[in-house]
Amino acid sequence: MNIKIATSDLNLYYGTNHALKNINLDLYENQITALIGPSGCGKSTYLKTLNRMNDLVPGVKIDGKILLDGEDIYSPKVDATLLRKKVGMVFQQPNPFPMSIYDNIAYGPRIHGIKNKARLDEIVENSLRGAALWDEVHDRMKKSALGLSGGQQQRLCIARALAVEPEVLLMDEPTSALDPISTLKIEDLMGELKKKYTVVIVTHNMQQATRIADYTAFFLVGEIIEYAPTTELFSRPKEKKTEDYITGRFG
Ligand SMILES: Nc1ncnc2c1ncn2[C@@H]1O[C@H](COP(=O)(O)OP(=O)(O)OP(=O)(O)O)[C@@H](O)[C@H]1O
Repeated sequence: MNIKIATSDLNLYYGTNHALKNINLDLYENQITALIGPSGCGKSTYLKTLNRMNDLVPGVKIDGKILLDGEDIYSPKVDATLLRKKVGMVFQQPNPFPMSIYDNIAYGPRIHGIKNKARLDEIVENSLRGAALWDEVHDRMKKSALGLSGGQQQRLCIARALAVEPEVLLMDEPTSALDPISTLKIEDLMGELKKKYTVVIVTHNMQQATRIADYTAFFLVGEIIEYAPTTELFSRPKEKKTEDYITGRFG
């Protein structure tokens, strides 16, 4: 399997808080990797290092290396905006822009210079289809995105991420604000998405990790304790701490 993102000796400090400690992790192409672990262990922080979202936090210090297709994403030559086009992100709370469904999806491509109406129409349709939302919204494209249900809004946010043709999708607890049916829809969708994208998902829900993830990394106070194919990690954990966590002894 191809390594899409290789992390080596990554450390991150928020001021004096050493939030990521010597992280080494290879993320495989066209696979879903789940990041699990108790609250505050650094899952979101690690996820955000992958598209340099932490750069925006004052007082943050990062050392080590993250290679995307072999290229160092922290090199001064890298344009963070272009990096975030390649490495898209979906957040816990659906956050559509207060504009029409169409304009939400066309927003990113427009910023990247696409003006042709037919081309934009095509991107909008393909992105909505890719996020399994087209059938529900194609006849209300000019209506506000804020009128969609929570689950639809989250699929809209996935479509918005897809519209700029990313290679990697980062998802930070994308279903934790959703009802079980919307959650299932997004989980089904992720099985489709991994055919085209490399997916990394933070989840608090261990059942969700076992349902959708090919690989799982278990984080604890800023360190990776164990990283393995999901079925192995949950059925034959090598580390006592992993076993204690997945059997509910803490967390
Ligand atoms: N913007 C920030 N500024 C300062 N400290 C931060 C910031 N974001 C996170 N931290 C700290 O970094 C550590 C890791 O937090 P992070 O949000 O990555 O954990 P998490 O595992 O994603 O937690 P949760 O599951 O609760 O979302 C915590 O000690 C947290 O307080």
